Amino acid sequence: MPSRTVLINDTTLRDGEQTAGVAFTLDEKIAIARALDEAGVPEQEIGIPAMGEEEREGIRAVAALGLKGRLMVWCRMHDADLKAALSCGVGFVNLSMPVSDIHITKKLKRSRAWALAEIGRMVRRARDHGLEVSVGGEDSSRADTDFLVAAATAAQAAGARRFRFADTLGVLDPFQTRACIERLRRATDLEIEIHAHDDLGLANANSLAAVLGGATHVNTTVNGLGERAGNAPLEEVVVSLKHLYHIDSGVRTQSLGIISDLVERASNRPVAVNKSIVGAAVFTHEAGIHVDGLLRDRATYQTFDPAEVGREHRIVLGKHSGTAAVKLAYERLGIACDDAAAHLVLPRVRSLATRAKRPPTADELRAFLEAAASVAASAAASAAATTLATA
Ligand SMILES: CC(=O)SCCNC(=O)CCNC(=O)[C@H](O)C(C)(C)COP(=O)(O)OP(=O)(O)OC[C@H]1O[C@@H](n2cnc3c(N)ncnc32)[C@H](O)[C@@H]1OP(=O)(O)O
Ligand SMILES: O=C(O)CCC(=O)C(=O)O
Repeated sequence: MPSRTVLINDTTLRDGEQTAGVAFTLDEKIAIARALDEAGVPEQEIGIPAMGEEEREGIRAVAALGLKGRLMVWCRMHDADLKAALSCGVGFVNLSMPVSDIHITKKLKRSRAWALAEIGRMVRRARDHGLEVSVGGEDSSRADTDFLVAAATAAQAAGARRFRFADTLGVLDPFQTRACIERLRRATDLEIEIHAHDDLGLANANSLAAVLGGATHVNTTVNGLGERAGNAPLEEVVVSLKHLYHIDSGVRTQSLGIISDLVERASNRPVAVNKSIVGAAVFTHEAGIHVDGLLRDRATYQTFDPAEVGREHRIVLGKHSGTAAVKLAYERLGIACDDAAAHLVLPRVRSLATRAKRPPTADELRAFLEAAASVAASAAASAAATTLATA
């Protein structure tokens, strides 16, 4: 794929905070916004002005930090929301309009014609106030495609710079996502942002597919926070863009682990140990064949160098270990262990890992080796006795 620019718009402070039960303090918001900015995240959606004065104060405080990146706030396609946004000192507003029939008719009790007219009216109003505008197409994935194009066209005609394609319920697959974005790409000159949800575990894949289809921006959240199953995780999108398509999003990957830890604490949402890129165990290896391969050449079992995200490989002993890992464990303790001894130790490691569900401690390893040595000595003694008896 040719080299091109894809910009991250991180919405940890908006959709991320919409995760049920998550609420950031002002200090946490500031720390997260700063950390993302320092990591090179070029855009952040930092809140919802219509929520009230406290939320607006938080938005103003983040806006006053003088961050390098562009800041955006989220509004309904609503005069009162725009008015609230105007008092926040943020120059970029996402005006959201549901575009699926079920949302337009059942939720808003309006018509498609009303929705198109409101997009035109509200975008022009925001532009008149000097704001840059993105139109958020809520539930884009369930919208009639011709109407989706009409909504984006109306947004462009009124002066918006971006259309956000929201897979609000996370119901698309990557093939459908790419096709929808290609259709939009052909129909408008707007920036196109993908906003994917992970209900079917496809948020990152769908975001990448959107990029292949022509999306210019990707909405992400740290650790994949967000409504229900969450949004496309920042760390997954950034590392995937880099490794699959050689697209440098400008985000420093070495910062991803630290930012993940920060957001894990602030959100009080533990990150699963096997969470890709940032989980505590994703660079930990136990299986004998893998460890043996890694020790010979890391490329055998390494997707990417963990140092890229500020981490390193860890080798642990367990039920699936082989003798190469056993010998390495003793080497690290400064104890000699040859092949024969490693073969005798291995069943003890397997047994302990199964019973205790953890790797052996250094003391246990020493005890295993002593036991193995005494088994070997008595085997040698009985072999010698047999030899003498048969001589
Ligand atoms: C898919 C998404 O993530 S969209 C973002 C969702 N985020 C949030 O809802 C979090 C913040 N929300 C809030 O603080 C509140 O819901 C507020 C301040 C926005 C609104 O609060 P309330 O006025 O009490 O309304 P309430 O939340 O009960 O209902 C939502 C209202 O917005 C209307 N609405 C929903 N989406 C839109 C839209 N895009 N444009 C215009 N109106 C909309 C609904 O029809 C409903 O209208 P009604 O009050 O006339 O019946
Ligand atoms: O309308 C938008 O800006 C997107 C809102 C959103 O978070 C979603 O649809 O999931």
